Amino acid sequence: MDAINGGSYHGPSQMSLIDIIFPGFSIASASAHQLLAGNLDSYTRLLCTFGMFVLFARYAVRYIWEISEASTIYVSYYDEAYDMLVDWIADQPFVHNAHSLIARVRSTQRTNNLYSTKKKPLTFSPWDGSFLFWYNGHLLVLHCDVKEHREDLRISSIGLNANILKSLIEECRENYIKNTQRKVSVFENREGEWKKARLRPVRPISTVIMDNEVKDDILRDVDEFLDQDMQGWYAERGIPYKRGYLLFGPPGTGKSSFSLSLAGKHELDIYTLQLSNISDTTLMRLFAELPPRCIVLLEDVDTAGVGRRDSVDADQDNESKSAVTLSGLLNVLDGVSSQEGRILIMTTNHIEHLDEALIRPGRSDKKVHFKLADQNISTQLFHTVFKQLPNQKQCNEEYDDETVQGLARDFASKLPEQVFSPAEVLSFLLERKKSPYDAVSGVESWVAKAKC
Ligand SMILES: Nc1ncnc2c1ncn2[C@@H]1O[C@H](COP(=O)(O)OP(=O)(O)OP(=O)(O)O)[C@@H](O)[C@H]1O
Repeated sequence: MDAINGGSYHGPSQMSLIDIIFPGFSIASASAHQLLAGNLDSYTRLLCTFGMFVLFARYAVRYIWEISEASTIYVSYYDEAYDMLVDWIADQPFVHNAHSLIARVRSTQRTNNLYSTKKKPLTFSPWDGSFLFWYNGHLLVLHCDVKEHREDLRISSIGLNANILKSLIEECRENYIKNTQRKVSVFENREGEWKKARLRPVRPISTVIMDNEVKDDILRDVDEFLDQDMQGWYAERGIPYKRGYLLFGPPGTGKSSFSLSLAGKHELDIYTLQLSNISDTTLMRLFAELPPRCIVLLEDVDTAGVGRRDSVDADQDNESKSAVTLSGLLNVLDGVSSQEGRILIMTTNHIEHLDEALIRPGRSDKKVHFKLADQNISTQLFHTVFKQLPNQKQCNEEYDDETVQGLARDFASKLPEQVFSPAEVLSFLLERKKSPYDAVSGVESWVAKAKC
């Protein structure tokens, strides 16, 4: 018969209720009772004394903490300092002793070699509670305050001098910068606030294939705009220090890839927005919170309901709508907030659907046409896939650069001009990446099939 059926179960005792308020009380009092009664051997007595010491020391530290003056640093969930601190905490030994943890699958962003780690590695962080830890000889407390979808962090130290807290955050910042080198941080809108959504590896701009003259022109323009003397130059003339680009062309021609590469080249963060699911008010707030020197990427602006003025006149009661209106967008683009070094990139597949007001100079200073693959683009794509890189022998066949150049020209001559997007051509080539000869011999039948 088990204990319950046998009647030896008495329900929650008075002792266990006290335990809820003072964890460990019943054990401590039982040990104290045994000690005082003197009916323990010396080893058990030592153990009991030590246990009681640890228990009381815990309460004493908390008590001292509560009555003493403390310095605190608050870190908001929506600030990048949160990412810095969370990354640092994940590698600290005190995490192993934390009583309340959140488990997360460590994103591949922080794993340089995808094959060197186990599948879906986990990372643990303290969650919803207070945690004591030592930092450079100082005892600190990390408080994790969970509210709905977010968690704000606080770190406190005894005493009114916050220097130790500042140096901890500074160390987190340095670690974070080291870990995010050669990566582009992409921020997105989360409930009306910017939040870092992912890290993308930097893609060299040379791998985005387009007309060389067009590419050089826009790269030169961006270089000049970001030159360190330029901010003063704009300020002296009273011109808002911002630049806008409109990238237009069919899907799969490299507009997004180019934007990311540009961010990587200039070590800028990208702030990306879907205009179709935010209001004018949210858009205004998000633009006001942009940091200086960044890229704002508005993708597919034509699909966001901010097309031509004549087609949206009926929708001007924007506050009741969830999508941004044309006038709302024009207001933030012209607004005085967030002008310090802001590069705006708008992309569209249909420039003809956009209102003149949106694409006039000042809002779109340069319009860049991303075209379907012509002979030149196809040749370069072929070369990108099959060129032999030093120390890299991933192909079965041996061929030198000259052979690849010749095959590339052959390949491009068999493709019709401006029918396929670079994305389609690249996809075809990647399927045959083991042999450039297969790519050349298979292209005509692929074209014939694709045209049907
Ligand atoms: N010009 C190009 N050079 C190199 N790669 C390209 C080019 N165009 C497209 N690609 C490849 O095709 C894929 C899709 O490209 P991307 O998303 O940049 O196109 P997009 O023009 O932004 O398309 P959409 O208009 O649908 O957003 C990417 O993986 C990219 O590597």
